[in-house]
Amino acid sequence: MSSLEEPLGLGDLPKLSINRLGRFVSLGARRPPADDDDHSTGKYSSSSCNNGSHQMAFHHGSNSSYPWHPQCRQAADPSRDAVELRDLPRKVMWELPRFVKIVEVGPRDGLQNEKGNVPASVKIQLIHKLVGAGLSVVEATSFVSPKWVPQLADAEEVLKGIKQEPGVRYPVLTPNLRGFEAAIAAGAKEIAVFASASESFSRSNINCTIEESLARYRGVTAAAKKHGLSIRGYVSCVIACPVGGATDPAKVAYVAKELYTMGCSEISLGDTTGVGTPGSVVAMLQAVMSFVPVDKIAVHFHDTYGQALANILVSLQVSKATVCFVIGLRHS
Ligand SMILES: CC(C)(COP(=O)([O-])OP(=O)([O-])OC[C@H]1O[C@@H](n2cnc3c(N)ncnc32)[C@H](O)[C@@H]1OP(=O)([O-])[O-])[C@@H](O)C(=O)NCCC(=O)NCCSC(=O)C[C@@](C)(O)CC(=O)[O-]
Repeated sequence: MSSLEEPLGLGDLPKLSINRLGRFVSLGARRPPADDDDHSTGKYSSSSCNNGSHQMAFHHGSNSSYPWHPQCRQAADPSRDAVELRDLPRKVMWELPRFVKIVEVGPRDGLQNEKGNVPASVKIQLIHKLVGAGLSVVEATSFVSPKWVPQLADAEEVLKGIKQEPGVRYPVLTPNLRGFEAAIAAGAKEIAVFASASESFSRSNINCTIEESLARYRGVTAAAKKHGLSIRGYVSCVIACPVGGATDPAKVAYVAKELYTMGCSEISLGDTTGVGTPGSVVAMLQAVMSFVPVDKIAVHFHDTYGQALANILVSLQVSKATVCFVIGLRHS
């Protein structure tokens, strides 16, 4: 039996002392000092600890020392407290959109980093399965130089091999006109161009400056519009660059605005190094939202330091952004 199928034995749980359990029960809750124990009634009396505007006290049954029940005592103004508590979910999950649009980028962004060679037939199968699972946008591959990304040298075979389902989008990355032409010859109906907010990353990723890349993408997007193709735009290093350090949000906003102006219908903001935190992400989104309509924004977080989910949550709260995901692949 695999470990996934095996139920977790209770004996495997870490041993928690009563004191540790008490701390576990609620944020800010703590066991009252031993002096407050009223052993005759089995209750802890008036001892309390502060938990925001509430007083927390512990009570337990007469004969057992478990479970502990944290009880909220009404503070001075009970009606105000009740309203605040009722408001809590709205405050914590404030303004979340009712639907989240997911762009699955695993077959491209995940597989471009694989050490071994993944056969085209397996990539095609993966894409079919992702679509079968209900995803309606699956980034299929990249028409980039095979010298730069040998893992995706089979882009034409993959795109031609996919059975494109109606209502599903299969964008592909195109770094230049050559890639664009190869993509439409293979049946692409949507492309993506990818720029960077960091000068050094732009040079190391696509061998040109930011301005040169934008000039190149103006040509690619003009050609795409002529063919009636949809266009996504990426901005990399929106929080920081592995070489250049922290990225100025104004620079991100500038590149995003240029991509939007040239016709990208969605701008995906990539935290390439995964160093973003909710604070830095909000500042960056604020800058971009001054130039790009909020419904055109997508986010793409690498989970290198375990911050991706927190960053996605805050992005949904702030901008209702589309979220790019890499399925089932460790992506750092
Ligand atoms: C942009 C270039 C092509 C410039 O590369 P270059 O070397 O400056 O360009 P070049 O024009 O001198 O071409 C070099 C060779 O590549 C060929 N070539 C040129 N273009 C193509 C093409 N389209 N398809 C196939 N072959 C091509 C070209 O013909 C030539 O071949 P040779 O004559 O030496 O035999 C190169 O740097 C490149 O392909 N870079 C792609 C890098 C890449 O794919 N990076 C990963 C994607 S970005 C990303 O992952 C970030 C993102 C989007 O996920 C968001 C985030 O997380 O931040």
